[in-house]
Amino acid sequence: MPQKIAAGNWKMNAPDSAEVQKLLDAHPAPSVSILLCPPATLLAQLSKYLDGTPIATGGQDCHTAASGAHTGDVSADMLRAAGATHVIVGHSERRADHGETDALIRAKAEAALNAGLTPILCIGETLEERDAGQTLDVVARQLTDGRPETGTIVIAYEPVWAIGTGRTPTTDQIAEVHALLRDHAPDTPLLYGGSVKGANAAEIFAIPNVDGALVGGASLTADAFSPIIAALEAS
Ligand SMILES: O=C[C@H](O)COP(=O)(O)O
Repeated sequence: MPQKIAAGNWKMNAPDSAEVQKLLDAHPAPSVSILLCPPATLLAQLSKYLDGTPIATGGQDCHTAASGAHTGDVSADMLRAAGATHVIVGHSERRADHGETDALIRAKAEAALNAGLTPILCIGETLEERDAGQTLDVVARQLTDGRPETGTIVIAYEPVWAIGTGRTPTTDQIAEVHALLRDHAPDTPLLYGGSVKGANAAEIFAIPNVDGALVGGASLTADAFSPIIAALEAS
């Protein structure tokens, strides 16, 4: 049975540290894995704060190289040194904003594995691709081309049109994609991401082959993230 994971992606936001303490107080002994992915500048500080607690930390992206002349970038080794256990790769916001290709994302995931991190590989279709009936082809291609050949990873299915929009796919639509992912990755934790809230978390976690969530906006406060964690624990 794959690990259950509630992962928060803070994106370019910096919640008050009181929110982190409130989350810790609400989940002193969680039965699922909890992960917070802050901006790179906060990672070392947050990892230190969470040291010895059940909450782990992750990066939001990494370079393919371990070091070198790459202005503005952060390597997987640096994330690891700052306390991270995971790193998100291939988030749709990076695919869109930085033109990241599946080949580049795969190299990032391999760099993460080489550094001892678990990559969280994000895949998902745009609205145009869904409307054109291409969803399964797109996610299968992103998985095949973006996934390292060996190594433990986490996969996050995030339909681009559901991210930060308040729109979520139907349970059947999520189930269809996650069934395909399970066929390709039998033992890999499969997360759903895109407008996950306390109000819809239980319904999403009841879908076969959904092992958790990659949460954006609702991970920024303990009041919003805690019910999602509780729903995953109850699933
Ligand atoms: O990485 C997280 C996803 O992009 C989901 O973001 P959201 O929960 O704000 O829709």
